[in-house]
Amino acid sequence: MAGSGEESKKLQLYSYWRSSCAFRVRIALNLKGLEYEYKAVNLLKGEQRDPEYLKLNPLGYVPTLVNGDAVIADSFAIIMYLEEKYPQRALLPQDLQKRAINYQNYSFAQVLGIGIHLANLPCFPFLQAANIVAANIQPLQNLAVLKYIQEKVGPNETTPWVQTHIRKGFEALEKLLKDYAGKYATGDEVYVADLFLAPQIHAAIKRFEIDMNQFPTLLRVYEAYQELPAFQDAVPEKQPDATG
Ligand SMILES: N[C@@H](CCC(=O)N[C@@H](CS)C(=O)NCC(=O)O)C(=O)O
Repeated sequence: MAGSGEESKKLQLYSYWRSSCAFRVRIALNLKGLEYEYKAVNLLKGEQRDPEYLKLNPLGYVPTLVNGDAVIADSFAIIMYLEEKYPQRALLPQDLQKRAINYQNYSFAQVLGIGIHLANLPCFPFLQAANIVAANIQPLQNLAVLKYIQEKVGPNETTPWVQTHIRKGFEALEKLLKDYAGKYATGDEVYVADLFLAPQIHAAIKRFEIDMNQFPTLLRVYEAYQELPAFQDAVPEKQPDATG
């Protein structure tokens, strides 16, 4: 029966310690105070392509959230699911008009299949910032993409490739957020944009050697995340499957 036992079972998060997409969801779970069982999927060993795992996540990616009979296989969808189901510690602004503008921006970009053109849209940044990370930076640094570049272009080409796309995305984010940022990306409250920015900046610094001094707004909000336990408990290095 759909939904049976959902409330009595612990949430399960299929995750990989270094996955920035899973990192977003770990922050959301921590902010909302939700306990979960950590199910490690080793991306380097190809466990994301295991037939049993593909039944949960047909694209073979992490994260996947399982809540009883509910299976959600995309970080953004998971965060929106958590937001609806567990409204405590809201991740979107309460003002419905602001939310509507957020969704308008997000769906417009999705329909066109492109990143959002900053100049053409109402400049409301919550989902716009999340979408720049989710659509225009992270997919270009995915393991499958890097493996392809390594094999087809050359073994030393992956880092410059990732750096180029992180810098391009961060330049857009810097312009977008400089007028909105407060202590955090879109003001003095943590919202969904922060859940996407923190893992991407973390990866930029720790893995891809990006000099964040070029991006003062992003650097400032990243420093503010260092004080938040929900963010710090979610960092890759603290996960049970972390290796290095
Ligand atoms: N849109 C998906 C993207 C998921 C994704 O790209 N996950 C990466 C880790 S951050 C992955 O599992 N990569 C495995 C691979 O490339 O084989 C989401 O936001 O959850």
